[in-house]
Amino acid sequence: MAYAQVLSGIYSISFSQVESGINHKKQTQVCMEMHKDKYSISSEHSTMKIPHVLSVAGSDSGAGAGIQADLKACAARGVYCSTVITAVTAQNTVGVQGVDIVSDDFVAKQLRSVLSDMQVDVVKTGMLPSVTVVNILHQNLREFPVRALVVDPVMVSTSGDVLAGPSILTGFREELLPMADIVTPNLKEASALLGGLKVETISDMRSAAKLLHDMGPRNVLVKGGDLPDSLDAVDIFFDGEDFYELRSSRLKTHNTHGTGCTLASCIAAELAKGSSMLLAVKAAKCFIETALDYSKDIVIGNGPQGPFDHLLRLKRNIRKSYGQDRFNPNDLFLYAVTDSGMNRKWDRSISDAVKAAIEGGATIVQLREKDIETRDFLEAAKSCLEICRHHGVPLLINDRIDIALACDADGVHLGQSDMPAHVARTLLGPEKIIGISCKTPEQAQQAWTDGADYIGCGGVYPTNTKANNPTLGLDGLKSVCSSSKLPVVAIGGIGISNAGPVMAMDMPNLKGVAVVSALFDKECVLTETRKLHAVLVETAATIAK
Ligand SMILES: Cc1ncc(COP(=O)(O)OP(=O)(O)O)c(N)n1
Ligand SMILES: Cc1ncsc1CCOP(=O)(O)O
Ligand SMILES: [Mg+2]
Repeated sequence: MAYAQVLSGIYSISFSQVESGINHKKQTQVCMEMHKDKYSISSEHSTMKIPHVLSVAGSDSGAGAGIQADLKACAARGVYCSTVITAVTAQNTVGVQGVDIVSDDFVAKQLRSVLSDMQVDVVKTGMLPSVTVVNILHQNLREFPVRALVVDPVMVSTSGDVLAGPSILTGFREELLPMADIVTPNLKEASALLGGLKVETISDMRSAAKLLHDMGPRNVLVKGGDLPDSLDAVDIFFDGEDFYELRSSRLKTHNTHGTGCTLASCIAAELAKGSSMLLAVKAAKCFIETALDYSKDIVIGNGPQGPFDHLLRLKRNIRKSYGQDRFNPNDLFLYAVTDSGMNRKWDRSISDAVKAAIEGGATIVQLREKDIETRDFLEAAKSCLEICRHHGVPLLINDRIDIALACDADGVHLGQSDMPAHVARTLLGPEKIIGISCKTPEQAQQAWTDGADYIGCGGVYPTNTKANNPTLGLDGLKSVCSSSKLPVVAIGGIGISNAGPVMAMDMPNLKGVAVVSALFDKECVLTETRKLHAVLVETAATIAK
């Protein structure tokens, strides 16, 4: 808190001084004064360390790749990013029109400024235009060691323009790769690093990964984006012992400029947050896939390869996956839980029902499909996910971790007799949402220990939707809420007539109601959801008065 306040203090003072015409030197002094303040305040009140990536790379005026991509990728992943600019390129979606290389001395100066002061966790390299810059980086990293070094051996831009000459190869081989925790070449870069060896197939990629690993990096990711179009996008990850074939389906989009820089930055960001290497690589791939999918139709520039949008999360208002705010407890406000029997009875598809619920105001959706075939469940989940992503509404899967993983849903909801939450967490990774049904304070405590994100508490009122489910009443709900460290959503027999009294209990961590029949055992899901939403809004407004 103190840290944020101090930072905003620095910014507001320097901006207002600029506006009032105070010269640069004076402005710097003011900032330094504030920095002094920062140290005194932060040493007394704040110990919050923000994960920090330093990007050493070239600037891309089109902002799709290079330093600009690195800044956006780190911002999207919730990580601070400082920058050392090695070259300034004039480029756009057509190609690279010019390159102005920053002097070696000035690269050295920038490196020292950041590394000597700013507690960098991970260094990520992109365009390194000369062997001397590689030497300088090498020396600086010896003097100021960091937790990890991610080397993206940029040599040629996606438009085919050369960004570093062949002389750089010696620098990579002799100085950077032996220090690197991971190197992330594409097929052409892997081939160049290996003296022109043919790297054209998945089998070549494996051999290349092994040979590159022999040069010293702890891990190698050979990116197969340039494999023939008919194939899935396959990357080969090699950690010195095992090979992993990381596949993702190939998206039809021209907006791929900057994917290499972004992938390496995301890996760096995840490492800075403390992730293991394999999880960092997987999370980075998942981010790229989501961002490319989200950006597939955007139009920026007239050239053949456009940039994509790293900050989709902010625009889609998605708390989905990235960093600390991947789950927002307020999403539990109006929690729609599907039931295939009910939707069948009213002759509508699961996805039509979900769409109507979201349009009516549902803030999170759970697919609770107890009696459909796995294949049908997966198909329904995929179409619902598309709808939910479009609206920025998280989609959870009831009981079925396999379905959640297969469609990359936002998480799961599990009961006391389903898979234990800590096992689910291991399978799903840190970024997915996990909800657990709890009827007692002990279960709520265990859910917290196991790494759940929220608990569902009920049945609050009698219900026909779930057989043999004991009713807790408002008292039972209150007792669980009082002892739960996690946010709570109330479930069971809740609808328009009684949602008000549930929320009016005004327990701080009771964030909303989860409902099945009140929405889906009705002719018009849209109307019923709107009505329930209105009740919840009205109750919240009354409580706030
Ligand atoms: C939000 C929410 N809370 C509780 C439940 C019930 O889950 P569970 O106890 O596993 O029972 P089933 O739904 O699987 O019958 C829920 N689904 N959602
Ligand atoms: C799944 C579940 N878990 C506890 S009660 C319940 C059923 C809720 O359904 P409804 O909202 O129709 O009462
Ligand atoms: Mg269950």
